[in-house]
Amino acid sequence: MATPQPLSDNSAGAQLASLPIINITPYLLDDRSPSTIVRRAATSAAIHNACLDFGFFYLDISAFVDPRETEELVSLAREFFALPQEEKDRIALKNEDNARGYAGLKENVTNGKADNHEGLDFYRPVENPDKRKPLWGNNQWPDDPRFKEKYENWVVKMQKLGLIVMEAMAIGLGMTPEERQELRGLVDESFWVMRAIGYPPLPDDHDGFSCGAHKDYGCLTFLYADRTPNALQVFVHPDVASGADVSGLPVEQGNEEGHWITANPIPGCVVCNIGEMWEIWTDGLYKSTLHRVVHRGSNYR
Ligand SMILES: O=C(O)CCC(=O)C(=O)O
Ligand SMILES: [Fe+2]
Repeated sequence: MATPQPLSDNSAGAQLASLPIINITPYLLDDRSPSTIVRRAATSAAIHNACLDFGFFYLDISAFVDPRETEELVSLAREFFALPQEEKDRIALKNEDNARGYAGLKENVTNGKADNHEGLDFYRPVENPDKRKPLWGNNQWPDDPRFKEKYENWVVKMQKLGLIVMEAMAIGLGMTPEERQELRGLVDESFWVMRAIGYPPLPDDHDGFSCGAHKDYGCLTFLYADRTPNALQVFVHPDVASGADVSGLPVEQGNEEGHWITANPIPGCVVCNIGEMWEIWTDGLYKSTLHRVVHRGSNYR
């Protein structure tokens, strides 16, 4: 299998501090041979270092996911976002529990500014749904029946991947088998969120970003993006980014020192980042990291 390579990056030098690429394959193998155990330990060590340095890494899942599946998911989302506004609004968040369904362009606000994206949000189904209660409604699916079927399959797959990555992380942290078991008990019935997000190009006069700087609040995020370069940016601290030329990247207004680096999509990989749950669990050893999207290209991402 070819080694994944970053797509072309025209922000000169940003690769000097690029996120590590970690292959999950050793954890997919069903054998306990010494060589597999050694490979697993190397994967876990790489994840541990990535969580210490970045809170972000590329996860090569090419042995786990057929690229035709992700292509299909992207096409289905694109087809939905290309529908007339009235049709999209038929499954608007406000028709349900204000959390599940379609959020129109600029409806989402981060740091007080409208995000230049639209989205479809799905959450783990709940018992006795009641849309008057926050988050307690039903998921609202687009009319195309393939959407629900394919996205539900994807959620199952990502939940499996989540448990695999959690196990790899637990080993990277040197947890005992009992501690690993306890951690698994915390996440094996986890609450999940699935978001499909569509970004038109950011207008020059837009006061804000495609998606403003934020940390994810959950446990793990797997982010699959189309091939558009120069959109996702990750905030790295000076000791990690030293020597990086991040010319052209705006600096976050805030009191944390550091730089934004671009995380371009890599074929066969998802971007994985840890959310604030991990920061809390590890008492701040693993930091959940600021990231944002600045998509100024000409295409719909
Ligand atoms: O679209 C992206 O690349 C990032 C989206 C994101 O950070 C999020 O939904 O939490
Ligand atoms: Fe995020």
